[in-house]
Amino acid sequence: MSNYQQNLKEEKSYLENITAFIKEQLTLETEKLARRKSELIATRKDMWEDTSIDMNQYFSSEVDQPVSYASSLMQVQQYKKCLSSPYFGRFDFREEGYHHSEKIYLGLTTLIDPQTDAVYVYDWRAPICSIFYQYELGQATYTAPIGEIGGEVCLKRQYKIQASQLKYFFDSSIVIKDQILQEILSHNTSVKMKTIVETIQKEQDSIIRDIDNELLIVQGVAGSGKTSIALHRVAFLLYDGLRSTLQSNNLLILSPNELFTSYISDVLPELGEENVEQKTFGEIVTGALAERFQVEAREEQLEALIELQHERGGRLRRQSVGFKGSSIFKQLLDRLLWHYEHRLIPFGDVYYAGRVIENKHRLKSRLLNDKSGLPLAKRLQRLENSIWDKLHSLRSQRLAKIERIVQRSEGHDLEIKSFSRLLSIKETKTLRQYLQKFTKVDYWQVYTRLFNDPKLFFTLAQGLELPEGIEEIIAATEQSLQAGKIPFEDCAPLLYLKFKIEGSELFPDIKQVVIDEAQDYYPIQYEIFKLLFPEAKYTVLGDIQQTLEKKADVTLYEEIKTIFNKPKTTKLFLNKSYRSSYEINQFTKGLLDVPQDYLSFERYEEEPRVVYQETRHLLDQKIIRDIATCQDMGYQTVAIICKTFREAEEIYTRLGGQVGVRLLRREEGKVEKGVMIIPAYLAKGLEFDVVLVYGVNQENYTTEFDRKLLYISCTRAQHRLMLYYWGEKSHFLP
Ligand SMILES: Nc1ncnc2c1ncn2[C@@H]1O[C@H](COP(=O)(O)OP(=O)(O)OP(=O)(O)O)[C@@H](O)[C@H]1O
Repeated sequence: MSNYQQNLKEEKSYLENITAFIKEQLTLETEKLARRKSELIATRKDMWEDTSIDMNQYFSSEVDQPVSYASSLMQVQQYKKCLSSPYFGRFDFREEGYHHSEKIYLGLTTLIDPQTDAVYVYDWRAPICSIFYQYELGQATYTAPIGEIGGEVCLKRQYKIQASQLKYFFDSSIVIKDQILQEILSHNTSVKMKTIVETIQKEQDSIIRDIDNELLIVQGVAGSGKTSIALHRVAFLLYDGLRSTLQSNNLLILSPNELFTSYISDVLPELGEENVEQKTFGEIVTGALAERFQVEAREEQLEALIELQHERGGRLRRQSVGFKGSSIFKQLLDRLLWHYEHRLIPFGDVYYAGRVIENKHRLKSRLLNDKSGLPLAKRLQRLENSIWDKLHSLRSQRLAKIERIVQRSEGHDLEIKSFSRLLSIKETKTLRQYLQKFTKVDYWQVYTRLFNDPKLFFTLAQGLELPEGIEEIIAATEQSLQAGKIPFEDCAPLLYLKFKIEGSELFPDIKQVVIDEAQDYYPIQYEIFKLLFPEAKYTVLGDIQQTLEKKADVTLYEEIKTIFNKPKTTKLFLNKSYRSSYEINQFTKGLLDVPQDYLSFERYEEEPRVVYQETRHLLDQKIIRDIATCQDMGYQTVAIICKTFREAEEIYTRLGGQVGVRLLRREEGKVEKGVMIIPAYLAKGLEFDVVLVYGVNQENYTTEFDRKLLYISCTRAQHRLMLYYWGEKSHFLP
């Protein structure tokens, strides 16, 4: 028997044993589950029917039983999941000081024999499994809970197992054989993001498993796996085997929009973890401001910025957006807060029962000397409380005095005591209103003051670098704030002031925050994250080349470092792209203004095509034919990417009747098989088998902002990329 056949025999037999073990465990757990279910039902029934039941006992079983039921259910689900493919890799490791090597099989979840404690399969997140991702054959080390362990990797093997059958396996001498990656990446894209555990690359693994850093910044080119890494990292952090285990409610993912949230929603459950909370910045804004104000959505802002690029108003707005998001504006807001606290609070003397009980200067000095570190609103509340405390002892004297006055006066129908009490309540109410003129602070009034009073604005802004057209920006902001709908660029400053003034204990449990598409946030938004999650560790992933309206470079990451100010910080780069074919990557690289030093995973397909038609009508017809061809070729997700939502709607109206297309919207959309129309800014982070970029005419794609939109659109394609124009072709294209 050849070596291979001997290995095959052994591997088949190992798989059979594992499959038999899983089936056995599945039967046991299913029986346990059924028993736990009936116990749970019986306890609940007793509760209603048996009045003599001991309630303490009832409540303790009411807590324990659902927990054991849920854990059984989870076990059953895990066994079911790993039955079809229990592992995907193996390496043989001979630990230093030992003669024999141990076979380590890796899968999505640990398989352990409850009787013997033998580990048949290790969870890919187990410390020892890092060897599989990090090392070739030869010397290797990993960090176990007891410290560094060294040894030798004697074999590395990968498997394809489907429906409990071994399809093939091969030994790899290099880190992870590209063969499997080739196969995975040549498939059609899926409508939901997939896991990548089988083929995580060395540099990706280092990011996923990092537990040393409090701020981990990743700059990665389009398609380098940032989002995949972010989600696998979350699963890693949730892994039981880690010393500092986190619960799913300790993590938060900040995602760019709801469409993206839905796109990535399967990854964690597939990795056997509960989904963690995901929020968009827009949701944080709505949660904090929408009760009081109508707020503009980020997408509405982007539409306006793209549409009005060539108009003076549009240019001014872009200046305003950049300025209000900057660290300079944050400094201005800090100065405004200082000024408000030191100069603008309208303190007054407090009179009660005809005498001054607090003098305004003393009140102010008490506020300014309050070293509690509490936010302003809470310090003012403490001040007010202290005034009420002082009044408390004087209240009964005052009531007695009122009673004497009432007794002497005429013209009241009520009994003296009740009438006096009523007068006292009224007096207290008036006093409260008076006190609250200076003990209540409203972030909205503080913010609008900046724009209502340009003189104050310029006094506070002394020494700060202001944008061109600042007077117009001030006037336009004043107007738009009064108009009833708050522009998106004013939401972050308002939130900043609100949280600074009132405090921000909205997310007390969050210990790890993952920020995807990091390039799209402004420094002031990072300041808000810092206020919201002060104790958290951060993973920040972005791609400077995919920045939209703002001019961004890697200095953004330096700003993020300064803002979070974490002692343990690191910045890593990913420069290999996996999503698109080699040809598409070469094409998209050429769209950028600076030479890009990024590598493409070598998967060869058709060259992208730039297609000219004389008229829009002919272009529509051509697109319809191309869609049909792509679908005949078996591609399942086809996206027509446009510059704006308005353009997407127009095309949808024109093509909708002739070919089955869906218009993707931020709030309700989700990626599905078929043809979709979507604006570029919403397609961020997503991917499709085929991308058709609509209307790449010179007039449509001419500015730097347009260039970024074009770049984002093209980098969404996995297999085919086609760009269509009439008239003159955009100068960004070859
Ligand atoms: N190690 C890997 N094994 C298999 N597939 C991978 C790997 N890394 C990335 N991919 C695939 O590459 C594609 C791009 O990954 P992902 O969306 O995470 O990248 P990204 O850097 O967030 O991209 P972008 O910034 O362009 O949105 C996905 O289809 C993902 O499954």
